[in-house]
Amino acid sequence: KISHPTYCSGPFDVIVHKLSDVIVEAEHDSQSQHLLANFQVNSYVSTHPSTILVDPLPAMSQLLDRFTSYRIMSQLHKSLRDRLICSPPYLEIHSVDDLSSIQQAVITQTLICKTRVAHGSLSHEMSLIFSADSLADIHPPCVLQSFVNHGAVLHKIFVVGDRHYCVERPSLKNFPPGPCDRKTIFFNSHHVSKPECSSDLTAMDEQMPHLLPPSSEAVAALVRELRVQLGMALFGVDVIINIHTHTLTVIDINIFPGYEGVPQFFPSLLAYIESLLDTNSSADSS
Ligand SMILES: Nc1ncnc2c1ncn2[C@@H]1O[C@H](COP(=O)(O)OP(=O)(O)OP(=O)(O)O)[C@@H](O)[C@H]1O
Ligand SMILES: [Mg+2]
Repeated sequence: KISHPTYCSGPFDVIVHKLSDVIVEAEHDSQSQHLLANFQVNSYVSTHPSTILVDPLPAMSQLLDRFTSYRIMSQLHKSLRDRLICSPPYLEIHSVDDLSSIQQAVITQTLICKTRVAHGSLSHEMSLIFSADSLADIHPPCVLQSFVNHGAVLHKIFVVGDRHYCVERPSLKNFPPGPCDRKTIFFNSHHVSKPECSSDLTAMDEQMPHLLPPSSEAVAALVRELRVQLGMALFGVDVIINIHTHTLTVIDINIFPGYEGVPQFFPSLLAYIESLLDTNSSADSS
């Protein structure tokens, strides 16, 4: 039975939710706190253990905090034991006090600054930092991640249970390596990597040979590992190819978009839910 909990009180076999907005808002909004507490404490799932929740809230919360999700990302090259899959080095900046301890030596390359909160409209406001002086432009808590030149092509991977899909999107252009006295560039990530978007930041200055997309085996291995590490069935992974090393570089892990974002994945979502129901009913009958 597939239904909408607002209009129906059950019984439910599977609950697919989109509580990511509510979890982020609960940080400062009492109504969202109440809704979330109600969902967790009076949880239908806790009183109906055979109901499957896709995905559990603690698992989803990992993707709302870049400190947590980037720690998981940074372990990938170790767990996958594949020297061609990695994620860029990064620093967690908890407060302005952390900045004073970052020595000039750290700024040996361009850095991309992203908010700690990874979901909601403010989370897409980012900046490119080209020198130690420009660290004054950042607003902790945030992460400072090494910028990797990748020829302005982003590969977005959407994971739906056992299946995944890869789409190409525009991305930030290459920047000259090393620190320089260029001013900080502030941008909104959704203005650079949405389909059809065009921006000065994504237009390549030089001719760039088109790099091969990531191999399907590498993507499948990456998705398998992340499903285990995250304990999730629905999520997105942003991947770029380093133009120098050709390494598959994971730059971000995302909450799965809403139905409006990717209606083409809805049949796969339904197929995944059906597979869960099949597993549940065979467990019941055995
Ligand atoms: N380490 C990096 N090196 C090079 N470019 C990067 C890096 N990290 C991010 N980018 C660029 O910035 C864009 C936004 O990054 P990111 O995916 O972290 O933001 P987001 O707000 O989560 O976006 P979305 O919601 O689309 O996933 C990427 O699509 C890519 O163009
Ligand atoms: Mg992202």
